[in-house]
Amino acid sequence: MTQLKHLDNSPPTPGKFKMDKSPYIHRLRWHGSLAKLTFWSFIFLGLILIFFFRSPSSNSLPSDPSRRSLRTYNWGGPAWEKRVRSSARVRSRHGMSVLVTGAAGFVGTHVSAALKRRGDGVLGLDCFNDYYDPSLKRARQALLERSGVFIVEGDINDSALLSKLFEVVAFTHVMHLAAQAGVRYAMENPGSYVHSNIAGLVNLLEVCKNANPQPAIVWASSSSVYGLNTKVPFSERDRTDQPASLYAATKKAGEEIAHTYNHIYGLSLTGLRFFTVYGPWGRPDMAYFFFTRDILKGKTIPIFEAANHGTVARDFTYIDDIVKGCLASLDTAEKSTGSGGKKKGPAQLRVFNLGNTSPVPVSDLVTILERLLKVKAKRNIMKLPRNGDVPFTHANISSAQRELGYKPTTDLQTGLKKFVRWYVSYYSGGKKASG
Ligand SMILES: O=C(O)[C@H]1O[C@H](OP(=O)(O)OP(=O)(O)OC[C@H]2O[C@@H](n3ccc(=O)[nH]c3=O)[C@H](O)[C@@H]2O)[C@H](O)[C@@H](O)[C@@H]1O
Repeated sequence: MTQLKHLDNSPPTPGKFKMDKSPYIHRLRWHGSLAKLTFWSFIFLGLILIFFFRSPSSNSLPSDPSRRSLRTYNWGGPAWEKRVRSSARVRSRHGMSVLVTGAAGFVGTHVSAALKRRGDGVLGLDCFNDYYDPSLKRARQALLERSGVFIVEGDINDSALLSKLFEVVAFTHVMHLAAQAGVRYAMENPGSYVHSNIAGLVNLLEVCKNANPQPAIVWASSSSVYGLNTKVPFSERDRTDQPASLYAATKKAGEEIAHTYNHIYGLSLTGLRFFTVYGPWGRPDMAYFFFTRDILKGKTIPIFEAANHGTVARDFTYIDDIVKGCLASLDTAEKSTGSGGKKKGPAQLRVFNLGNTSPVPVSDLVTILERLLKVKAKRNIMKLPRNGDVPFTHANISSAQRELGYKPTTDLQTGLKKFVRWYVSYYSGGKKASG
């Protein structure tokens, strides 16, 4: 009870207290002190009780300093555990039980829905932060809830929560998609990238390595790890030691961290380098999304060009193709070999490009949007700012083709048509979460 020490007037070694010799005064003082002590003890106990009653699970208290930045989420209790179990229950014969982190995110929502559709058990986890409009995340959550996927609200940095989830469900797989995304925002808020993409990843892997059985993990890396690499198309064997943004650097760090956990603990790990994923329910911070919004509003859109009027291009990849790649990665993931934090033998470690293999200049993307929206864009062509963007990306997908049977089938024109249809219905329908 160190907090009470400064309220306690009694001397540390009573026998040596010689200033006041009168037993009467001494008794009075002693009684006074006892009354004060009792009074403050009640206040202190009261505060503790209020604290506990306000948070349904004592496990979610941010007690250690590394967790102080975490928001307090409500989790725990028998009803909560029942929902967790029911959502993660496998309903098909050879199904898996998957924890999907970032389930209210763009890719997370689509992957969770696809897994649930084929009978796998799915439990979502998401912190619902406000990097972009949280109401879109809530609408995705509502969509998933209707198909029986429960999303637990919490941070991947919360080890008590993660451990609890593994205590309640023996997940066979983790689809780790929770991350701080976006290339340019890393200059504004570098700490959020370290928090989610490095500290959060390590925390998740720590819990996975201690789980018994250990799950197999598939996680989202990024095409941005190729950075200033100029050899095209980008192959998994190419150099990735020249990241152009802190975002890219944290994803690259993630790949090295994955290697370590595979090497020491026998965790089965598959990293997926996504190439500019787009589609319905997408991320409003991405160019195709805010270009659509701004073209419709009649606002000027900045279109970047490389040095000497060079083209800036992206290997835009449609969400359904990415989902197929994610599911194939889960299906081909071998079991982790360790248990209880100990490695028992070598485990699988993979990295795949998931792209479309046909880069499109950003100016062509805008032309397609103009045609679909039937509105002429106000273009402001400007030099690619030094903010982490790279001039082009282009995936070599032969490895994913060979090992996952991955074969993208949606071109940008077709994919954007589906996106625009969703965008118009979502934003004109009072943001109703319609599919
Ligand atoms: O492939 C990836 O790994 C990455 O893809 C996207 O990053 P990015 O390709 O930069 O996607 P956008 O931010 O949507 O930009 C698309 C293109 O539009 C260009 N752009 C962006 C913004 C703008 O105002 N004007 C503009 O011309 C960019 O230079 C880029 O060529 C995602 O935002 C990242 O989270 C993801 O990891």
